Amino acid sequence: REMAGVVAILEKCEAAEMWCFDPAVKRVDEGVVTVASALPAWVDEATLCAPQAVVRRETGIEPSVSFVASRDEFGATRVLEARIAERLGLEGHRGLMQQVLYYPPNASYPPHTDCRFDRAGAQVWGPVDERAFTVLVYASDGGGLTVFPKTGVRVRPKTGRLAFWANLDDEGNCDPLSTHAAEPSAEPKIVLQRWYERRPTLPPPNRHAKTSTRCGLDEDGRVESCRTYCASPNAAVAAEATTRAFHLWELGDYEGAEKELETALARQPRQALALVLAAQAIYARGAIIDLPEPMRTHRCRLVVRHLTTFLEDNPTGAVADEANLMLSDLAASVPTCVEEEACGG
Ligand SMILES: O=C(O)CCC(=O)C(=O)O
Ligand SMILES: [Fe+2]
Repeated sequence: REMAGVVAILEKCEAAEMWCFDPAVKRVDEGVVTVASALPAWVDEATLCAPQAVVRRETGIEPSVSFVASRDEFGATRVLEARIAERLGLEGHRGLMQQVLYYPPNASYPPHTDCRFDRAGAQVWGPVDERAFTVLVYASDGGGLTVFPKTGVRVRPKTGRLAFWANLDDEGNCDPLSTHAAEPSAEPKIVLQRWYERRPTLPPPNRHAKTSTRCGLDEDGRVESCRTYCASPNAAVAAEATTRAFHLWELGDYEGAEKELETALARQPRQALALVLAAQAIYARGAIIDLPEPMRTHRCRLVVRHLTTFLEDNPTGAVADEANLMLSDLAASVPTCVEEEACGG
């Protein structure tokens, strides 16, 4: 049965936490999730990111497409995230960006691992948590299989089918057994992909706002496969504004940073990074207590609103701890701020 793998793993680990995915399992487990009814909006936007004709012409290679979205950008990403958390115990705030992968006919992706520290140079930092787990949810009934050449596992795309696996071994090193590839096929394929870390994480601004295509070479130096990355116009505006906010912040211009973050939040109201930076930009000025009323209460409530929204989506981790500290500090120093918020005022 399709569900067997998931059930077995959840039984092994009642709390259904990340630890359930013991790398010793050395197996890809399959499950089924309902792909959110909101999915079309997400996929529609992804079609903005058409593979670039120039790549095809110059390399003869059909690029696959990765449309990259933050977890708070589309209703579908939130619904899917909740299903995955429920089923697999992978909490949403441990996940990196979500991707819609689209493979036109004949597109493929060569064997690789998803580990970051596989890359040259990254080893000096030792094992990291990044991309500890990979979750795929297929959104098409055809297309190339996801294959694991070192274990012989082959997963056939089927709408709603979910495949997940650990990328790290017991020591937290990249596990070569997790090597996988997307086979070419005459049929197109759509699959939703998300990487998860072992610890809560705050993904950086969406750097795929500018469309780009990357190609990999085979052993003979020939182009083997290409992938075009892109993101939505909203993500582009939000990412640019957040990046500008970072620079202004570094210059000590908190007011300027706050303005940029407002722009980002107007496009992506629940974007974790922008929320916490906006709260800090106001808080960092340290002037809330010294403000005259009603400004003091107004500014304080704005910080509280940003932080509580952030904490709803990101309840644990180092940044959540900081957010909670800020909240209790504000509660102590500006009682009108937090008390009335708590009463819904
Ligand atoms: O499309 C697939 O089946 C796998 C994609 C993949 O491994 C990746 O994008 O890292
Ligand atoms: Fe991969």
